[in-house]
Amino acid sequence: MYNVVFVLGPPGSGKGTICAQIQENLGYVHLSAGDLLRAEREREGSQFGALIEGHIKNGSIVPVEITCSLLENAMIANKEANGFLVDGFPRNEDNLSGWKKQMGGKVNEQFVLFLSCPVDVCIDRCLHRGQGRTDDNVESLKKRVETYNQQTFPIIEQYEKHGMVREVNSQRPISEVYQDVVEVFSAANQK
Ligand SMILES: Nc1ncnc2c1ncn2[C@@H]1O[C@H](COP(=O)(O)OP(=O)(O)OP(=O)(O)O)[C@@H](O)[C@H]1O
Ligand SMILES: Nc1ccn([C@@H]2O[C@H](COP(=O)(O)O)[C@@H](O)[C@H]2O)c(=O)n1
Ligand SMILES: [Mg+2]
Repeated sequence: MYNVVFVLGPPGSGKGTICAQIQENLGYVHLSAGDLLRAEREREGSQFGALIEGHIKNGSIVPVEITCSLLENAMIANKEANGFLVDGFPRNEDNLSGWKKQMGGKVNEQFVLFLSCPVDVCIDRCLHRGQGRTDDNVESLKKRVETYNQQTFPIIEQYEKHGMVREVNSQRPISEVYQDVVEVFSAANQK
């Protein structure tokens, strides 16, 4: 059984930043669905490159069969990990149902870490991220936020109904956000 923590929040809420620190200090392996899709987009011979790029530019969600297989392969390649930080997944109903179908019975879902932050702050962070992402522009960001509000937030609400969401306000200095996140992990792993 793989331990899994889903990490969700608006684009630019700091998911990747916090996951990198958790990976460094707590032995969880960080798997960003977006990073895996970008790597697949660049992989020579991939049949999905153009499809992935279309979705990324549009802020829409890639079919789950592609994303879930990338996640499962990365988990198999890191079997020794204490657990996995699955960052940016599940993003919509298709992600959620496909994950349950492919991974149900193979994973222990510990909790959902929800990094909450006002959208205007998040957009400003993305526009100043400086990583050259093809979707860090005003037009794509508008669509990404729309996708988040319409498709991803309802998934967080579903997990909330099951008492699985741990919300941390990420509109604060990174060190403060990280401190609260560590407390969430400590509480979860004491059980
Ligand atoms: N608490 C914070 N305060 C200020 N800036 C932050 C904070 N957390 C992250 N950042 C910065 O905001 C930008 C976006 O952060 P990050 O890439 O971690 O977000 P993300 O949630 O993974 O975004 P995406 O969903 O677009 O992948 C980065 O430049 C990062 O350095
Ligand atoms: N489950 C997912 C996650 C991401 N995508 C696509 O990648 C884009 C970038 O994601 P980040 O988490 O790195 O911001 C996102 O806008 C989607 O187009 C996806 O399809 N499914
Ligand atoms: Mg990210």
